[in-house]
Amino acid sequence: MVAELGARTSDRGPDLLSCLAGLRAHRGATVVLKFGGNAMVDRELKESFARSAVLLRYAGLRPVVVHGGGPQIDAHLRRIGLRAPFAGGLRVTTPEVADEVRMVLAGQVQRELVGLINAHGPFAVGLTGEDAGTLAAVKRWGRADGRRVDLGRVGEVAEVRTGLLAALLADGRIPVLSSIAPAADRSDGAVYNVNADTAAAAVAGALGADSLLMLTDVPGLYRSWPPQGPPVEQLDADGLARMLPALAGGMAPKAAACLAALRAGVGEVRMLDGRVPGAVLRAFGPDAPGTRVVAGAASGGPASGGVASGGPASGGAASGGPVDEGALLALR
Ligand SMILES: Nc1ncnc2c1ncn2[C@@H]1O[C@H](COP(=O)(O)OP(=O)(O)O)[C@@H](O)[C@H]1O
Ligand SMILES: CC(=O)N[C@@H](CCC(=O)OP(=O)(O)O)C(=O)O
Repeated sequence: MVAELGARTSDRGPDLLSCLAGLRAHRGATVVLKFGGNAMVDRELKESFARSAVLLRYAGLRPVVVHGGGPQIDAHLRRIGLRAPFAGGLRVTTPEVADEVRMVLAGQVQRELVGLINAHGPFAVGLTGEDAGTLAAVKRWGRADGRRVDLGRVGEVAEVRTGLLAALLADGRIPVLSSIAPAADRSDGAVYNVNADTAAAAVAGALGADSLLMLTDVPGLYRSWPPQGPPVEQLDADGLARMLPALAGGMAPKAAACLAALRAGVGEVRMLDGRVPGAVLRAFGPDAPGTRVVAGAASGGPASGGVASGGPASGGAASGGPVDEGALLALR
């Protein structure tokens, strides 16, 4: 089994040894991994993502997974004949659609991720924002063509209660959170559909995460869309804020979420191509791919270096435990 895991990733995955130094430097760091539906295009990628999450855990980091599932929701709604168009990158969500979104995210996508991670040991625990009141949401209004749009039961995160997440992390588990949230005023028992980037950013901010890695289906953030050159290697929060008004589609809420995470104190955010096996590990290597967005001035670090260490609440190296290199190499 171990040999099989090694063989499967060695040709296409990153060189683990080159990532070890980066992983070592991040012992004890809380890292939120946002896995988007568009990056979950095949079984091998999902397995690679699960292995990477477990590797981070073995290396003494504290990974938290927040997942989306836009394409999976699309496919399900098509199958049952429900229409739910997007406005400004967010799905217009009737109460009926909200129930289906919850079923697909919590009942299908999350269960699969939990299973893939737990193939390597009893690490993953699935939850939604409903569990232990982890998330609470208020209605979010959309904007399209300069006009305010009623998105129905789409929520923005009003509160994150970190107690359950912190307890799971302290117990060495990997929380896998679906982006569903009850109403902050507990008004009618209904749930809100929260964009998964928004949920990941709120969770990263509330946990005081060192970094937020957003896995998506493009190599990074492009200055113009469709792209006319390579993605932006590095920019700072102010630079991202200046780009926001021109961004469209799914990148609009994603970039806004990145900015919110940085402003909440997350050390850095990376947008990574989740279609590349080993994307998460590569983020800790010497030639980290994707777009790096840092809180302070962008000139602070090497554009191609690994994930920055020492966020506002990194927890210190001591809390991470020793790096279990044997387990790391076995899992690679
Ligand atoms: N400037 C841009 N840079 C990168 N992607 C962009 C940009 N503008 C729009 N996009 C679109 O945003 C998409 C990513 O957002 P989204 O579909 O929500 O991804 P995910 O499901 O991974 O969260 C890309 O596939 C691309 O089509
Ligand atoms: C409000 C809103 O748009 N919610 C998203 C939730 C899932 C999601 O965000 O999935 P990705 O990360 O794969 O895009 C939706 O219904 O598709």
